[in-house]
Amino acid sequence: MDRALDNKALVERVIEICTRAGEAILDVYNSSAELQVDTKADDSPVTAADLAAHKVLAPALAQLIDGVPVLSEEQEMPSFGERSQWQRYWIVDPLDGTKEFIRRTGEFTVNVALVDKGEPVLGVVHVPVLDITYAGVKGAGAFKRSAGGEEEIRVRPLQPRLDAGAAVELVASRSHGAGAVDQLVERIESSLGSVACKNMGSSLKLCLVAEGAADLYPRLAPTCEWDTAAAQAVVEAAGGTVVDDQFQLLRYNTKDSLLNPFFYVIGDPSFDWRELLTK
Ligand SMILES: Nc1ncnc2c1ncn2[C@@H]1O[C@H](COP(=O)(O)O)[C@@H](OP(=O)(O)O)[C@H]1O
Ligand SMILES: [Mg+2]
Repeated sequence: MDRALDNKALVERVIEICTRAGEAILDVYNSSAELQVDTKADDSPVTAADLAAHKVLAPALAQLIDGVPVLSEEQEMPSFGERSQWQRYWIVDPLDGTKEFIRRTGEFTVNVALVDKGEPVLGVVHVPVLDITYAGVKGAGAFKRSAGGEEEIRVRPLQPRLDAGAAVELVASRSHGAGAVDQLVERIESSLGSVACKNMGSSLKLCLVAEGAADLYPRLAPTCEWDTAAAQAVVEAAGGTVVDDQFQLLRYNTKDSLLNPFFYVIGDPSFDWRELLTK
């Protein structure tokens, strides 16, 4: 692959690869055969669709930029000793929202990020059922593409909405961390006013913040680095931020464990969330 491939060309190649992975997922989703669900060592579900998407993504990404390796949820994990030598790598969740895939809600995504020195600098999140793709590149903005066309996306300011009496709009998981989110909702309600909370599966939640359709995604339950990197790149390119409960930016490949800390996806970084979120 051409070393001089610019970001625009690179993001198009990644979108094309994610779209093919999405087609492999839809082949399983739309098949009349009964879906077999296996359980992985960490107790999470895996299906033929996760593996089919991985088989499209891993070899294609490995060829995109010379010397840039691939870390996918559906592969044997390299040791931290090996990973810590990587300056840049592709991090991949072939099917995020496997539980939603099994429940047939459509809320599942293909996720690919390029991480450079711990920072997700390019991200693509593809939603196969809707045929929608979100993409973001550090310093170059973010966009959403669908059959209807392409639009630049941007996070939205919060204070004018509060001044107009609008509810603070949260997105949260369907399956994880509900109790802690309920407590946070109570705190926000007593300090900022009404809150509307929408539950959804997968990295789509980060994308809703990126496109200015939600103000905050609190993730007060475990995730792995492949669940967040691509959508974090989209959020950051759209002007938002993703921080842990100490208000430090979420970073990648810094430790042996691939588990993320609990985190918050914030649409308006100029709004002072710190006191409410670090209580
Ligand atoms: N105990 C746990 N440890 C690590 N990650 C977990 C986890 N429980 C759930 N997750 C992650 O949360 C993701 C689902 O999030 P959500 O509830 O927002 O849809 C899962 O993605 P996968 O579907 O790719 O396995 C999984 O990676
Ligand atoms: Mg996942």
